Amino acid sequence: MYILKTEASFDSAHFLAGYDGKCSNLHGHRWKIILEVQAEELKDDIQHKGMYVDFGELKKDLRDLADSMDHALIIEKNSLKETTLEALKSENFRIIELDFRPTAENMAKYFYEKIKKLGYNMKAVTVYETPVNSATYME
Ligand SMILES: Nc1nc2c(c(=O)[nH]1)N=C([C@H](O)[C@H](O)COP(=O)(O)OP(=O)(O)OP(=O)(O)O)CN2
Ligand SMILES: [Zn+2]
Repeated sequence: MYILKTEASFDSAHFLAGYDGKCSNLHGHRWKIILEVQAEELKDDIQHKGMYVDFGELKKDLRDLADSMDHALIIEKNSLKETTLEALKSENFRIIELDFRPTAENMAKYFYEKIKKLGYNMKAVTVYETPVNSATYME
């Protein structure tokens, strides 16, 4: 089995609605996503000979996903008052509303599923919220 790993980062803000502690406050992270894909066999065409996938392609797909979350306020749907949300949107802030609480665990699963849809044979996605805290999702 071959395992390929790449990573990308983005900077965004979030808060944990309903959480009893400092993370219920709006705060930012440099989120790091580590993607691992796997393959039993390598390709044989001249361009990809000896590769599962070109790191350049893999890195770009992960980079695009990271960029889609960059410099945003990531919120769980219905966790802000409608008036607050409208006020933030009226300032043209970039808001990303998710169906789940934006914890490292949920974000890892979310990224895993997004990348899987691109056709990769997935192993795991790890999300670092801080340099020492990470969560990994795998099936
Ligand atoms: N299992 C999880 N626990 C927590 C998550 C999470 O995603 N999964 N998230 C948070 C907060 O978002 C917080 O940003 C990270 O927590 P914490 O390490 O407590 O924060 P700091 O980096 O500021 O650590 P200090 O050592 O207090 O400076 C909370 N828990
Ligand atoms: Zn946090």
